[in-house]
Amino acid sequence: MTALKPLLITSGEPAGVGPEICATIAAGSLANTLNRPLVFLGDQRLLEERAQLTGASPGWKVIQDASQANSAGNYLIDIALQYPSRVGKPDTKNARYVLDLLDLACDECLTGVAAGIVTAPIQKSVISPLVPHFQGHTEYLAERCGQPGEVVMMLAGGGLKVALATTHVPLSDVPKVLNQVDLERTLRILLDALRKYWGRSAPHVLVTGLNPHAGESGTMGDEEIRIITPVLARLQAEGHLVSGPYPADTLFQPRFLKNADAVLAMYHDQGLPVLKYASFGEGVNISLGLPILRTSVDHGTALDLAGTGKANTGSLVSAIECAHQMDKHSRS
Ligand SMILES: NC(=O)C1=CN([C@@H]2O[C@H](COP(=O)(O)OP(=O)(O)OC[C@H]3O[C@@H](n4cnc5c(N)ncnc54)[C@H](O)[C@@H]3O)[C@@H](O)[C@H]2O)C=CC1
Ligand SMILES: NCC(=O)COP(=O)(O)O
Repeated sequence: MTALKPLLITSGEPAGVGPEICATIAAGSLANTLNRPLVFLGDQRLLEERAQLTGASPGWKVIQDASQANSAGNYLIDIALQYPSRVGKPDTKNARYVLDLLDLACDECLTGVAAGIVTAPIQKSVISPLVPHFQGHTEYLAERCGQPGEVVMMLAGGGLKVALATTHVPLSDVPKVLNQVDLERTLRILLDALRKYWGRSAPHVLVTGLNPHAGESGTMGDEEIRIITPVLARLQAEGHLVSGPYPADTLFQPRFLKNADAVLAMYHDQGLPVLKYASFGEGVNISLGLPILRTSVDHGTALDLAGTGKANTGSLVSAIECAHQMDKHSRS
């Protein structure tokens, strides 16, 4: 049987836990369990040094490009650091290195060599001097794919899927950036993805309000009346199962969630604390609406744990498994 296309795993911020959780996974049997090539991207010496600190012995074959990963197993594309990296001390001098990993992975997916990207965490503040207004992988990959702004961040874990109407914007800007056009596009991307990757023929999405008590009939904010309700009405008129806006503080109850496929929250800290409470360490961050498949961990660089061997690999394993399943599902 022909091997599945490889998944590319970017090892992320060199000072964080990314390199060691990648090396730990490459020391295990996940690639063989999935029967798929897993190609790790990063500086070979760095990853193997971090592996030593944590007691892992990654068994990878070093290759030049992903097309050489033609059978199940672990592979490494060695991309040199620009500057020596110290555990727990991110340095802007390695920002280009971090982006090189992403650029290569993205391009290998766009050309069809690889099935998808799984990203270990990056330190966003390190990239900002090189890429002004850098927000994260999600927005960066959308730009690289030639569709800036046309992407949705969704986290999945603990039986929940929570997508976001806005991502990494200051809280004070959320009401300014929320608008009907973007919200409608976000919902359409989310509905399409639930059909394409999770096989939901008629996905049901619950949508939160922005304000306390979903605005309390306009007395505590009017974004529900001006922006959210008209968008929901348009989609409902087309037959889509979207409902809301619901007060976010009481929406996340089993009796409301049991018939829903996903929740759309209006901003980062409205939706993600619930998700992370339910599943931190096993959750997956998924970029929807891109021409490539991309999943990621639910955690950050954990600089306090880097090099200690205490970082949990659960979320990276979940992200790899999720990308594997999404790829298989979208092809079936
Ligand atoms: N996908 C990505 O690239 C993400 C990147 N980040 C970035 O990471 C940096 C640090 O963010 P923080 O808010 O401090 O969040 P963080 O997730 O790095 O750390 C929060 C807490 O969770 C713990 N933790 C994180 N990962 C863990 C793991 N694998 N095992 C056990 N414990 C773990 C940390 O030790 C810390 O106590 C920031 O620059 C942020 O932007 C944050 C989230 C996702
Ligand atoms: N809170 C999620 C997060 O920070 C991950 O962002 P991204 O790098 O996946 O865009």
